[in-house]
Order: sequence, then C-alpha cells, then structure tokens
Amino acid sequence: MAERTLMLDDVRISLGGTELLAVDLTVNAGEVVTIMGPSGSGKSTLLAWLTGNLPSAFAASGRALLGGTDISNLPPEQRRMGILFQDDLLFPHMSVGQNLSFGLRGPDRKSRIADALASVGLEGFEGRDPATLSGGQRSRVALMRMLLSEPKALLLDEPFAKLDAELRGQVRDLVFKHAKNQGLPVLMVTHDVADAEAAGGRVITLRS
Ligand SMILES: Nc1ncnc2c1ncn2[C@@H]1O[C@H](COP(=O)(O)OP(=O)(O)OP(=O)(O)O)[C@@H](O)[C@H]1O
Repeated sequence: MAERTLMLDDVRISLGGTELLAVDLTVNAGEVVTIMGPSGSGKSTLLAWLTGNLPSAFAASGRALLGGTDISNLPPEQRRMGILFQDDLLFPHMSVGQNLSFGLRGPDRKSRIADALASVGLEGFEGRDPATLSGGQRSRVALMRMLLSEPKALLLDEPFAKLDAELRGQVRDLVFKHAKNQGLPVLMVTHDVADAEAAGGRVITLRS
C-alpha cells in the first residue's frame, strides 16, 4: 500500500526567523503516528501546514507527499485530507443529515449516513439541528462527516477531548479501526497518554 503513505520530507517551519520545528517522517498506510510535545512546540502549526492553511506569520520549507504525489503546493480542498479538530464546527444552518451528506454522492447516500450515525450511538439523528446537540454529540457528527468524505489521510488535533471516558475509548477505537481498514495514514496531535497508547504506533515529540 505504498501509494497510501504520507511522507513529510525535511519539513521545517520557522516563526520570526527562528526555527520552530523540523520533521522528517513517513506515516505508513493504516499507521497512527502520535505527535506530542509541550504547548507552543508547533504541533497544531505542523497540521496547519499539511492542510495548506499555515498562517502567513510562518515560513516553511520541505514537501508533503501523499501516495507519492507532492501536495505541498495544492490548494487545501485538493489535498483530500480528513481533518478533525477539537472545536470542529458543524454547518449551523443545516441538519445533522445535511452536514453529513456534504460532498457525498451516490444512491446509497442515505443508508451510509444512517450507518455512520448508528456507529457512534446517534441513530436517527439525521433531522436534528446541530445547536440542539451536546458537545460530545457534535464532535461525533464531525468525526463521521470526516470519515464519510473519503479522505486519503487523517489529521487529528485533540480529536477526542470533548468526549467522556467511556465514549472516548469507543470513538478512538472506531477511528483507528477505520484507518486500518481503509489503509489511511494518520497523524494525531494529543496531550493524552492514553490516546497515544491506544494508537499503538510511533510517538514523535516536538521540543519547545
Ligand atoms: N497565527 C499565528 N501567528 C503567529 N504565531 C502563531 C500563530 N499561531 C501560533 N503561533 C505561535 O506558534 C507557536 C506554535 O503554536 P502551536 O499552536 O503550533 O503549538 P502547539 O504545540 O499546537 O500548542 P498547544 O499544545 O498549546 O496546542 C506558538 O509559539 C504560538 O504562539
């Protein structure tokens, strides 16, 4: 599955002329690599660079290769990255079902959405207004929206922080299983050692 690896080739990001981070890393298909490190060490900045949304205050060099293709200069929407942040927002004027069908095609769309909701304990939530959901419920909808969009790699930034302990384990397993089944490379930023252990892969620690 070499075509599904995510390679960070000599990536260097600096801020105000000072190097913030330097990373050389290959994430294999189905592998979860955890990024840890103190606050301010550049974890979120690295993910922002990968998505094509690096703030202009930073300067970056190096390449990101997804399945062997250099994506470093592609616009964000062409990178096919599944992105999940702790404070992920759902579209407020759409129902849960409409949020999930965003970018989804095909005649089996409805049943895929129903299955996705059921898999995170939200069976029948299609018609709900996101404003009426709890933080944990919203974060599960955002997660399923990401997975349904058929990304080629996953970038997760504290993705399970809003979930209580029991749900956290379940949702985490679901994401990692999905990544394994689909052969997706995953980069996960977390402060939580249990998240890193559950991922079971390599841990990269950025220094402050
Ligand atoms: N838009 C921006 N403009 C200028 N500096 C920024 C910007 N965003 C972040 N920074 C700075 O860049 C550095 C890295 O921030 P980043 O958010 O990547 O750290 P982090 O490791 O994700 O931290 P945390 O664990 O607290 O989320 C910090 O010193 C931060 O103050």
